[in-house]
Amino acid sequence: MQLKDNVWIVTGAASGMGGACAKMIVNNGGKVVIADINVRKGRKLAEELGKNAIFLKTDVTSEEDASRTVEDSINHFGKLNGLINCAALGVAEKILNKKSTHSLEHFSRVVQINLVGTFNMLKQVADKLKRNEPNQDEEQGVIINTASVAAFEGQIGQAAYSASKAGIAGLTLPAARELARYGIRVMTIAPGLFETPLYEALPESAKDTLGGMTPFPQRLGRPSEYAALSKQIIENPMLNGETIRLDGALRMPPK
Ligand SMILES: C[C@H](O)CC(=O)SCCNC(=O)CCNC(=O)[C@H](O)C(C)(C)COP(=O)(O)OP(=O)(O)OC[C@H]1O[C@@H](n2cnc3c(N)ncnc32)[C@H](O)[C@@H]1OP(=O)(O)O
Ligand SMILES: NC(=O)c1ccc[n+]([C@@H]2O[C@H](COP(=O)([O-])OP(=O)(O)OC[C@H]3O[C@@H](n4cnc5c(N)ncnc54)[C@H](O)[C@@H]3O)[C@@H](O)[C@H]2O)c1
Repeated sequence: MQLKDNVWIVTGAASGMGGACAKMIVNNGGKVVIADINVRKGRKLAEELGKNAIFLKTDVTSEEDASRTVEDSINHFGKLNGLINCAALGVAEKILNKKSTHSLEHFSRVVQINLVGTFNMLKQVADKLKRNEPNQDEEQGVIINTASVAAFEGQIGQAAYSASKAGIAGLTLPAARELARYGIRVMTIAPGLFETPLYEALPESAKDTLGGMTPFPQRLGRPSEYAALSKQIIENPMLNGETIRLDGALRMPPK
């Protein structure tokens, strides 16, 4: 599917990799809805990007917010062609601590935002994409989710985050299989370590050990590199139902 003149919702786009995707879409002639809970940063980016971008305050865990954002996106830009799910949150907490066990509230919150929020947006966007006219490749829409290498080799202290991201990887194939009849592709990107505010929020000890661990290139990934893969996924009709690692060959150790 082409980016030009098409409309995309990007969740978590007020920051990091979602923000880079919003820029990539506008730079390629597309239109973007920045869907995030961070009003200040979301509005600022939308202003920066001009008339082909709008900010809509959206909590991805809310069915009401997701539904309103999807409707408002179509009302504003006249159509919708896809979704990039980037909104997420991480916690670093062990299952067993000296005096307590992992907070169930923290575990549920991470799964709720990362996994349930991804599914909430996916189902509501897919419900609109299925009504689109197929393009010359028979496509009606593209959905990209974001997992993490932690879906496959989560470290100690990442039980909640890794479980949520593994859930996203697991969701990818059944969603792609079911939505195939509507010409909707579903793909997931599993990033390694990327230079964003989320990475900055990791515990210092984790940053110290992980910082130089990516074999090549030996640096943190750039959000623009995530956006470049999203562009390829959108434009290449054969990419479907797969989770692609984007990690410079990083394999995280247990701790
Ligand atoms: C964000 C993107 O998606 C990409 C990523 O995912 S980046 C990777 C991010 N990684 C993280 O965030 C790591 C999260 N975890 C942590 O930061 C820390 O584990 C934590 C803050 C939750 C806990 O740290 P801390 O309390 O210092 O525990 P830590 O020192 O690791 O270990 C404590 C105990 O576990 C034990 N332990 C550690 N590793 C162990 C192992 N492999 N086997 C058995 N025991 C182990 C230690 O012996 C120690 O025991 P003791 O305290 O009784 O002597
Ligand atoms: N940075 C990394 O190293 C790294 C590695 C692997 C995977 N990831 C994943 O990449 C994606 C983007 O991460 P990032 O590094 O750009 O993070 P980031 O913290 O820069 O951006 C995340 C955005 O999500 C928004 N958000 C949080 N909760 C929300 C909610 N309930 N509703 C709507 N928006 C919400 C935040 O306001 C923020 O703008 C995430 O899914 C993250 O788990 C990041």
